[in-house]
Amino acid sequence: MIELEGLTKRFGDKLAVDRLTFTVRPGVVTGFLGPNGAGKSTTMRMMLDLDHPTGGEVRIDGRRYARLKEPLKYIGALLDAKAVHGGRSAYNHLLCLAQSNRIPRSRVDEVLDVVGLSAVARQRTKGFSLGMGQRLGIAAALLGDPEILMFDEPVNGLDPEGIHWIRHLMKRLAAEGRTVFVSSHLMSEMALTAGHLVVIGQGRLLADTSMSDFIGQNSRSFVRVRTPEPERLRDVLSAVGVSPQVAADGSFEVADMEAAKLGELAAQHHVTLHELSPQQASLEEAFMRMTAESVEYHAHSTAGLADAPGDREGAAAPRGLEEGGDGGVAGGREDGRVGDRVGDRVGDREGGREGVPVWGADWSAKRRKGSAR
Ligand SMILES: Nc1ncnc2c1ncn2[C@@H]1O[C@H](COP(=O)(O)OP(=O)(O)OP(=O)(O)O)[C@@H](O)[C@H]1O
Repeated sequence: MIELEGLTKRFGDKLAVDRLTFTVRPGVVTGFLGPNGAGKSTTMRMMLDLDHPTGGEVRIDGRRYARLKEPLKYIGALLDAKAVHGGRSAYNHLLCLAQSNRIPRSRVDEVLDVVGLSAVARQRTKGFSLGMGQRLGIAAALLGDPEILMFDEPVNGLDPEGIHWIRHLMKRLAAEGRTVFVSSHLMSEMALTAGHLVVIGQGRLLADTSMSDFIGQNSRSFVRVRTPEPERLRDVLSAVGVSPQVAADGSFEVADMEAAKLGELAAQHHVTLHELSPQQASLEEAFMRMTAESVEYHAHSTAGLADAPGDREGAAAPRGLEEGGDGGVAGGREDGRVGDRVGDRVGDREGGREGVPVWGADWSAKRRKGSAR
């Protein structure tokens, strides 16, 4: 179980995480949703003691992360699949983590097998594809057979087979009674995987609900009607107490009547229809409505590409444009704690330039120097 209480993180003027209080429970995949820049990664980093909270606290099975003696046995995480020492083989990467957490060597082979990397285990990770890197990161997370697993955007950049595999893995881990916490900015993805949802926007909690409640409350169904005689159709509908909403393209959205009944009514009054189609508002739309006010980067037009978010002063480069990324595969630190202090983003040291992509090349150079192995 992961418990957050009033968790807060400020980077200079930027309030990235704002008094978050919620509990992630075992036995179910909990989706952690929010638009870009909502504070998901920062929250996860604080859960793993990679960023220090400005206020509040996180407890992993009742204890602070820093107090866990062999952390990989309690919590495994995939934060950034690129945060692996490229000169090491997949096997050696996992072996280092295993040794620092007193995990038997045999477990390395087991997890390599689970993630399907046994055949390439002796290859240097430098040549790994994104998908292979994700699998290696997941292997590291599974190494200590932890009860709690955390994945930050695990399907990013994966091919359909990889996405399918990760979805099933997460569900299986939850079915085994583990706590599985997974972030995404795609509601459609979470709808397929998660049983519970935590939604944040601009660092604040917007929803903490079961997926079925979210679907029940947000999947609006209606009938789309297109007619060359909108005034007449409106009169016909209002005579039976129905008032349609007018969509941006001029079509009507009728929520209180079935399509067949609506068609019959129009026919009775000789109103021509060009479209009559039942619609189901997508969960993605519901999520976008919920977070609309807290979206940090709005696309205004495609004309001004030079004004893309990354060009704004002080704005973080959107995911994918960042050079480094923001964390570490489970146990990027030699002691098996997730990530690496050296790799913390510059801005984490208060007063650093906000949103600067930070460690990338610098980090790997330091790691190379530091590792004589
Ligand atoms: N090290 C840092 N220094 C300064 N600002 C930061 C730092 N890390 C995050 N931020 C800012 O905090 C906010 C939350 O960022 P965070 O990466 O946690 O969001 P996110 O929900 O994970 O976004 P995404 O889906 O784009 O990964 C953003 O405005 C970001 O610019």
